[in-house]
Amino acid sequence: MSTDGLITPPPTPVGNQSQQRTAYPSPTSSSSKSSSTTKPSNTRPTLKPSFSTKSTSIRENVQVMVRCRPRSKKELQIDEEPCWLISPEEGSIELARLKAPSTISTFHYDNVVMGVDNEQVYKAGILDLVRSAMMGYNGTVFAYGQTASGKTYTMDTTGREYLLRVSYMEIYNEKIKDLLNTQNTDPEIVEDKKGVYVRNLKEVIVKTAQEVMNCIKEGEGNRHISATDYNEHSSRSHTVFQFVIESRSKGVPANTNRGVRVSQLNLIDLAGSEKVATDIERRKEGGYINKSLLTLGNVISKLTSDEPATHIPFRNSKLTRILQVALSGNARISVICTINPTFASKDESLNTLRFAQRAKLVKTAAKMTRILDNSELQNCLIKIAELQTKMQEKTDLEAETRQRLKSLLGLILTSSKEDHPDQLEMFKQFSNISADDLMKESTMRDVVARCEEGFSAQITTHQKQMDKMAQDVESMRDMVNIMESAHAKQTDALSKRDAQIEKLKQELSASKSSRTTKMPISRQTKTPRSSLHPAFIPTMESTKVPMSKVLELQEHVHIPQPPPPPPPPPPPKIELPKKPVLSDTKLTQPTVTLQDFNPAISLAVKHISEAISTGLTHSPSPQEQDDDEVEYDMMTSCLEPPNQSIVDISDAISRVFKAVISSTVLNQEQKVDDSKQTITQALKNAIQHSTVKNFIPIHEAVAFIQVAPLTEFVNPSQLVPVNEEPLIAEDLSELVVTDDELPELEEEIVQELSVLECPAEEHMVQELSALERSAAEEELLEYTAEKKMTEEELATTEKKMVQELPTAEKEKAIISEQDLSRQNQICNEESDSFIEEAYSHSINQSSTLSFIFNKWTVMCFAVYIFFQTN
Ligand SMILES: Nc1ncnc2c1ncn2[C@@H]1O[C@H](COP(=O)(O)OP(=O)(O)OP(=O)(O)O)[C@@H](O)[C@H]1O
Repeated sequence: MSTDGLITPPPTPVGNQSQQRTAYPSPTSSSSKSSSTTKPSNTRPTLKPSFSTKSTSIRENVQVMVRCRPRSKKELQIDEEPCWLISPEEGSIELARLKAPSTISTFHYDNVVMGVDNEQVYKAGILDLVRSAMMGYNGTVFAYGQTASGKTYTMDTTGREYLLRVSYMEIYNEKIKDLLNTQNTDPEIVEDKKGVYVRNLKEVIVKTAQEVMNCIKEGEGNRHISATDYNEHSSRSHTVFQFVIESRSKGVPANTNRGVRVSQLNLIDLAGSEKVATDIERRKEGGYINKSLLTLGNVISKLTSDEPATHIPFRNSKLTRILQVALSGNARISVICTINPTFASKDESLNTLRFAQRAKLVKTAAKMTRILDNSELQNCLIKIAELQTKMQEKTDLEAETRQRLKSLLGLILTSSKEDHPDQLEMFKQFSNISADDLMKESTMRDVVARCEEGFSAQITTHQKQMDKMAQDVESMRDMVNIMESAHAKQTDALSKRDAQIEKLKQELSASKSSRTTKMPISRQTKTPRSSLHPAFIPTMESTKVPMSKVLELQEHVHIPQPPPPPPPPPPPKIELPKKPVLSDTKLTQPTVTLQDFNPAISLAVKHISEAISTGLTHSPSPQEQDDDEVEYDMMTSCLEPPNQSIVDISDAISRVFKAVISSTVLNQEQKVDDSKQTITQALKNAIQHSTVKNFIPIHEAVAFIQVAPLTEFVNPSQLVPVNEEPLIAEDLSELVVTDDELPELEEEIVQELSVLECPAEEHMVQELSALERSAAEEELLEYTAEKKMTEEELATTEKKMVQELPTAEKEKAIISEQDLSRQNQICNEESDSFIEEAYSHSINQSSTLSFIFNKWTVMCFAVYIFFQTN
């Protein structure tokens, strides 16, 4: 036994105490000394066995514990002596230093504790109550005692784990205040079939001890606490911390109310009874406190009275009204009475102890409360069931998500391998991540971010590719449009060109026919239209030079090199092809030269002159024929000895032309002028000295020459290329004109023909006309001069003869002279007429000849261009 908690050894474990306490002392009578040693007459029921679930009612007395706190520092400083001797093992407490015999001796209670440890208080006085409350029995624990005796200290630290809802209220000056919601001004005490309870209190569902402690702490903060004369932090109100416990057996379906038990556990911290305080406010508070405590005492007295109470004044105070259910018996009650340890509080402590004695006499019969209607627990259970279902769904969803994520990562990895090797490393790290890791928020966020990054990169790449393809398509569209436009233009140009070619061909044909009609009819039927070999004529109608044509061309490749085109007036600019094809194929006739022709020409002129001057009577002597044999042979037998007929003369002239033309064809055009000069002179002489008036055969001969084919003058087989290199297939293939090139070539040829033909022809005709005119005028002048000279000589001779004649004869002569003059005049007129006729024939012939030259030149040039272009 110890007199002071501070010096008292640690108390015996509560468990031991409980086991030792098989019997309780009867409420000690203040008048019975022996009560101090008397064991309680009523046997307390064994809590654990008797609190089985089979029990529906627990009949017992209020459990009473007395706790004496240690002396405070202040009490120690003033050396306050301990007042009580406490024996936890005995469960007794007795007043120390009894100076005289007193009615107060020893008190016995269910538990008497001391010290600072609340654990033993809990285990000794509250544990069973809480257990029974958890099983569905109401329980009330309240601390009773003098101010500053340790009630709050005891109740505050009894925290245990409860799964329930709590409320916290205080009764301050007989007003109920919600400590968990100070804004709640409407809590009131009501009584219905559930019993007496406070309505509209805020209830907080708690799942852990910490949550309970948080609620207690919050309520304590709102509680009325003031410094009093006795306690710096004196509670100025009664507080009720209420647990509402709903429970039921496991395995009961959540949607039924079967087996649901509801119980309350009230932890009541009463305000301390106190003497009159000096402070008015404290005094007023103390009045309410004392009154309520007095009412509590009265209620307990009534409940413990031997006489049946007709009226129990529960309604006299809010405190007893709230405790009505518990005090009425349907609750197990545990009262913890606290006392101050010192003599200064001895009287108050004695009052407390007496109260504890009375309280101990209160009998209770707590009943297990079952409810069948809707309860908070039921709602919670339903919610819990719903939550469990949702949890299951979430779990399933998570599992599915994991699986999808794995598959997605697999796809990404595969895709990255194929399309984006550079992103492969980024995703590789995910391949080893477990599904659980994937479900972690941070990992998931990382994975999703990487995936988004990868997808974004892929989308960007694809977008770029699509943009590029769109650009390509756009540019291709533009190209197609341009090509279509160009094609349309080409088609249009081609059609125009075709029409132009057709027109030109028609004009050309008309021009040719008109020229042909101008020629003597007798020769038109004999001679071909063209002087060129047909193979050398570019066919306008053909769209392509066939290979057979090329091979044929190869056979006739002995074509003489065309003479360069004469400069047309006005000078048409003719751009020669840059790639000459036959430029190296300079053709020549090695066996025949112009020098060889000159003797023949001279001989022919000689024959013509002789034939004309001798009046078509001369025939060459056999010697002359032998002398000329070599030349005849060299002319390839073109020249035959002239006959006495005019046909022979014309034939001779034609052969001369043949020689000249041959020399022209042989690209020796530099000699053409000389030859022309010679021919012109020969003709002049023939005309001058001939008495023949009919020159038609000569004209026919000239016409024959004009239209005679080239092959009649030059045998192509005698012509070979200068370089003596035959054309090879590659060269020949270059002669082939494709379909695409032909229109352009045709157009060029037609244009060049049109440029060259008319102006050049006209120019040359004009030039030749001027030349012939001047030649004719010179001849005429010469002729006139000679004639004049002859006439003068004749006149002189006649004069001499007349002077030598007799007079009669002179007169005749004079008459004859007159006649002669007249005859001369007639002769002159005839001569003039003849000259005019000859001149006109000469002009016509010159024009025709010039046309022949020009025509050949143009055609050769056309052929030249044709081959050069290809
Ligand atoms: N068992 C104990 N061990 C140590 N100190 C204690 C004990 N009981 C109480 N005290 C201290 O005593 C003082 C008063 O305690 P408490 O405030 O609990 O008394 P009270 O009975 O609640 O007073 P009131 O009625 O005025 O509120 C406090 O300082 C408290 O810490």
